[in-house]
Amino acid sequence: MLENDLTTDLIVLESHISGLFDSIRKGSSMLKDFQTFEMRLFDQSSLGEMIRYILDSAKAVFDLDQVTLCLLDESGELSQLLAEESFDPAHHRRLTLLCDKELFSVKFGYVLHSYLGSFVQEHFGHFFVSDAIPLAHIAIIPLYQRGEYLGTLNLGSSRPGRFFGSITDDFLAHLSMVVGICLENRLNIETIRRTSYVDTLTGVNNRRFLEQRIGEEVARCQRNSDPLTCLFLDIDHFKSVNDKYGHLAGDSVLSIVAKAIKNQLRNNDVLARYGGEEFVVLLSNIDQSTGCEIAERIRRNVQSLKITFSEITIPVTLSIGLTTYRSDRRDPLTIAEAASCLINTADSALYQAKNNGRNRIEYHDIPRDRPFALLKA
Ligand SMILES: Nc1nc2c(ncn2[C@@H]2O[C@H](COP(=O)(O)OP(=O)(O)OP(=O)(O)O)[C@@H](O)[C@H]2O)c(=O)[nH]1
Repeated sequence: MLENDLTTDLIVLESHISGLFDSIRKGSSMLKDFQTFEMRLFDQSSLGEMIRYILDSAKAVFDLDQVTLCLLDESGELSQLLAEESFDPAHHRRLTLLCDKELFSVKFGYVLHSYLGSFVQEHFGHFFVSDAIPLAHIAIIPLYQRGEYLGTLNLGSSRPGRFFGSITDDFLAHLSMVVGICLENRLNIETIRRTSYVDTLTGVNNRRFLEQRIGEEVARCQRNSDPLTCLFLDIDHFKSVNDKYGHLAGDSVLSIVAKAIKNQLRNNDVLARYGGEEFVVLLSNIDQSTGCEIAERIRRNVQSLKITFSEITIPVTLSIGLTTYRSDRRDPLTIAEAASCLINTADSALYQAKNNGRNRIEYHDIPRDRPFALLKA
C-alpha cells in the first residue's frame, strides 16, 4: 500500500519535473528568439524597414495572430521620413499614425499602462485590423522614450489567456522598452541625416547633398541615356543688397529667392545652395531647350518678386548659366568627370551671363575634350 502511494507520488513528481523542464525549455527558446528579434531590430537601416520588421517579424517570433503599431506623429516628422523612403502608411493597415494629439487621446485614450486581457471589440477594436483572425486575448503596450509618449505596440492572439503571468508582464515591459528605444534612435538618426543635408537659412539642400546626389543623377543619366541639365544661379550684386539694406535683409532675400526657385521645379529635381548667394539645380531627363525655358522662367519669376524688408522693396535679379550632359557611349566619362563637367561648364556659362550684363541666362556646351578633374572649389 505504502509502496503504491510512493510510486504514485513519484510519477506525479516526475510529471511535474518534466512539465517544469518543458517550461524552462520553452522559456529559454523564447528568450533566444527574443534576443534575435532585438538584435535584428537594432540592425534595421531605416525607419520604414524597422516598422515593417516590427509588424511582420514580431508576429512570427512570438507566435501571435496580429501585431499593430499606433504612433503619435504630432509634428508630421514620421510621415515625412516615411514618405522619403516611399513607405506609404496608407498601404500598411497595421500601422496607424495620428498627428493630432487630441484625436489620439480621444480615439486611443492615453494608454499609460499595459493592458493584458480579453479582446473587447468596442474598446480595443481600433487598435487592431478587423478582417484578420478573430482575437481572444490582447496586450496593448505603451511605448515611451525619455518620458515622451510615442504610441502603443499592440499584440493579439486567438488563444484565450495568451498573455498571462508575471513573466509575461516583465517580458512585455522589456519589449516595450526595446521597441521604444529602437524607434527613437532610428528617428534621431534619420533627423540628423536629413538636417546634415539641409541649409538652415534657406531650407533647401546644401552642397554636401548636391555632391552626393550629382553622382547618382549622372549614373542614372548614363544608364538610361537621358539628358541631364545643370543650372548655376547667382543673385546679382548681392554684396550691395547687404551693404544697402543690411545683412538680415540679405538673409531674407536669400531665403525668398531659394523658395521662388524651388517653386519652379518638380519634386524630384535637385536644388542646393552651393555657397553664399549661389544655387545649383539638377534637372534629370531635361534637354537643352527645355532647360533654357525653365531657367528663363526662374529668372523672370525672381525679377518679378516683390521682396520687402522693413517696408522697403528690394529689387532682385538672377544670372543663370546652364549646360546639358548626355553620355557618349563611345567615349564615356567617369561619373566624377561628368559631375565636374556639369558644374564647371554651368559655372563658366554663369560667368558669361554676368559679363554680358547680368539678369540673363547663358548656355554652354560640355567641352568635347576632358579638361575637368575636380568639382569647382
Ligand atoms: N546676408 C548674407 N550674405 C551672404 C551670405 N553668404 C554670402 N553672403 C554675401 O554675398 C556677397 C557676395 O558678393 P559677391 O561675390 O561680391 O557677388 P555679388 O555682389 O553678388 O556680385 P555679382 O555676383 O558679380 O553680381 C558677399 O558680400 C557675402 O558676404 C549669407 O548667408 N547671408
